[in-house]
Amino acid sequence: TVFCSLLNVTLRDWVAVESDSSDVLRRPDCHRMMDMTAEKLQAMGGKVELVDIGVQELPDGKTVALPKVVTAQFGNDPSKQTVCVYGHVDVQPAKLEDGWTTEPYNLTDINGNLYGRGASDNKAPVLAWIHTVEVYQALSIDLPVNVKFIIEGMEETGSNGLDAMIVAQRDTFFSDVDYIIISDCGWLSRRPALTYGTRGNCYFFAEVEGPKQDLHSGVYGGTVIEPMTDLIGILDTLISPSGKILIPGIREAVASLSDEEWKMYQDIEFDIESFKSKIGVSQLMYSNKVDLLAHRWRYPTVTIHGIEGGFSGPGSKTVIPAKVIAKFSIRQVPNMDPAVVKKQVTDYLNSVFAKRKSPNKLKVTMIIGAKPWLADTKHPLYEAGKAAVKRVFNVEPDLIREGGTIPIAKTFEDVTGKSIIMMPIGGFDDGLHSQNEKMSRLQIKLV
Ligand SMILES: CC(C)C[C@H](N)C(=O)NCC(=O)O
Repeated sequence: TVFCSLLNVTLRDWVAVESDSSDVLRRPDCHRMMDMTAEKLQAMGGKVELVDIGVQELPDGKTVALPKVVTAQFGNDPSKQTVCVYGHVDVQPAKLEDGWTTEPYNLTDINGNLYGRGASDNKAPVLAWIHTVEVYQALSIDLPVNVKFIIEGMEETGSNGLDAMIVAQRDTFFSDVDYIIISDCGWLSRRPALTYGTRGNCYFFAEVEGPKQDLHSGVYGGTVIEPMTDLIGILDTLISPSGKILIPGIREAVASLSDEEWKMYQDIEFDIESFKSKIGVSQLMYSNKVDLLAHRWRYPTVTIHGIEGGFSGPGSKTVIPAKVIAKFSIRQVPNMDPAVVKKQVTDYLNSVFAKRKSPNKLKVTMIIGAKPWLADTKHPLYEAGKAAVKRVFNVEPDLIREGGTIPIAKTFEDVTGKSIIMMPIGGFDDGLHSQNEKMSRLQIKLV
């Protein structure tokens, strides 16, 4: 009961903040979100710091302050283990007109589902951990471990500035941390899960610039080599219709699927028909479970997200856009390396573009270079995780990987030398980054 009432109040307040880290105009909301997080932890008696991590450089050369990182500590008993919980309170963009059935920033409870942007990714999971500490306090029970929090506000756009902060605090904040827990992911099905891998993400802008301004397509069409035509032409060379990445060197770097992995995937509960119906498609890239899971989790993929500068509003503007910028990303996996991917993609697009003999200018930039992360499921942390899931849900968890990216996971491990466990709290159908994102009360045992 304590948990339920606390969560309801604060999750609503948190979801009400449009802490969209991808939009610099929303940066004041991101700062407010970090302040609210710090205030919450301070009110609970934590030793809290708001750590300044500097500025973000924008494509036009201007800079904007990054949201501060919140660190907090509850207990410093040297005879206890210290667990550090990582999470984020920034979100992806959301607008009612994108097709939401409720206001994205007004938490709405419909049949036990709490709808709102960031409800699952990652505000409720962060609060679940905060409230765990709060429940111990409310019931005057000593925490069995020291608990630290590190909560950031730039995860959705690559955790800008956080790597340097972790390096700087390796011998201070992180010196007594034994384990790191992350709940920024979801179950695969209705069965609880533990996550042991995430894909990395290399996010690119490809800009093609031509005439000095937009032109009338009737007056100038047929005379000008159009930037949009060039851009679509080069984008079409990234991936084949059957999902084969065409950039030389990418597929060669991927670790091969072992027999043991194949067997693990085979044993995982995953219903292809309900997956298809959940996302509303009649056909998938692959028709068997192992191929689908493998391509969701441990093979790279290319996604084209959108084109800035092209006409995209309602109506029928007849324009030749002078400058267009494609946004695409490559989810990468062991043993790919973002620095190598950057070179492979840039060289490839430049060579494809050169063959077009276009007078337009192409500029390729990689704005996120987040590494993949993979844990050893034989580590005692995973034994503890399995026991915890068994105790709460009375079933063995699935051991799964995540196709999405938690940019900081690999850095945590490399810099601090500590092990990580990912314990998903979100459900399989929470709609992260999509319309009608939700967190189910059932998922957090609030029924
Ligand atoms: C399911 C992901 C790991 C959740 C995470 N918060 C996220 O969305 N990261 C950014 C991404 O694009 O994967």
